[in-house]
Amino acid sequence: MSGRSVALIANPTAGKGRAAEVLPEVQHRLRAGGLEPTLLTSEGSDHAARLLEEAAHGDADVLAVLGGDGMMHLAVNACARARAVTGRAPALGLIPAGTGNDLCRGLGMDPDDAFAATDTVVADRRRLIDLARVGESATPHGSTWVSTIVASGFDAHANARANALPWPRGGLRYPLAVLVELARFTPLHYRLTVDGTPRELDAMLVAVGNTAAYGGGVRMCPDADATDGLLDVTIIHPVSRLTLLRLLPKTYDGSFVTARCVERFRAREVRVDGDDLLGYGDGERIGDPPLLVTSVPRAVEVLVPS
Ligand SMILES: Nc1ncnc2c1ncn2[C@@H]1O[C@H](COP(=O)(O)OP(=O)(O)OP(=O)(O)O)[C@@H](O)[C@H]1O
Repeated sequence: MSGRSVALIANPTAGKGRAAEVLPEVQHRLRAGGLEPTLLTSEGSDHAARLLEEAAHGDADVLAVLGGDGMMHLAVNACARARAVTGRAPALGLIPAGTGNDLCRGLGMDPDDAFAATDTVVADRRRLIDLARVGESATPHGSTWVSTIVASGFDAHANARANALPWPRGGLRYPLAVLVELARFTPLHYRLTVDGTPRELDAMLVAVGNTAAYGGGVRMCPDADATDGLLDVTIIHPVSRLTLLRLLPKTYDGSFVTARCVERFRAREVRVDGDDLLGYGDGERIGDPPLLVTSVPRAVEVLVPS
């Protein structure tokens, strides 16, 4: 295990500067664990995407990413594409330091502990996980890969609002956006195709999950398992604003699923279309519906805690 080469790509601005604070100790732990990290620091979105793309096609054995879910999304996409095209990509080390950290949460890591995650990189326990591929095209280049949840309804509208809010910048952004969005929201008309079977319905949201959480700990697909080759779909059927407001705190521990308005099932492929839907995945805008979401088993290799 000693001497493994690690490309460490850090977004120092992640988590309002938290990543920059923890970076020296992260490097120290990697070296103390016998690894040889080569640090590259991103300077902006395009630069981050370029660094991650190059690292995904490079020689490093491990690509360690220090940042938030935005950085993880870019890293996962770079590695999934490299793996799909060349059959090889570095194993991904996920070191959370953002505001959401939902991919780490969904893989059973402590989303607030960058040092424990660094120790996980050193321990080198590898696992191939599924990803949700989003796109009508099955070619690796024509798709976006999502590691957490694909959102299109109330959740996506709240995500759009959160991204547009000038304040606050931290983890309170999503709950605040949810409350603002709730005031104007009415159910949306969905046209779904679930494993080939069409279905029309009105709903507050249809969340298609590869892992459990989005929005900084909202466990909308609480039983999602990134190694089962399936998508976990959660539908919240039309309810009053008051009922939705009451359910919201229960989304953080997943206990909302017992409510009558909640329907859940698993599927390999879900086509999501409808009126006034927005497409979000891993908290990022991924294009307008229709969204063809397919579970792709063993799409990327990650380092996970024991
Ligand atoms: N040096 C930088 N300055 C500004 N933006 C950057 C920089 N490096 C990367 N980025 C961009 O910032 C986006 C968000 O960063 P990141 O996900 O790391 O942290 P966050 O926004 O604090 O956390 P979260 O995504 O969990 O809310 C990334 O998707 C990336 O495109």
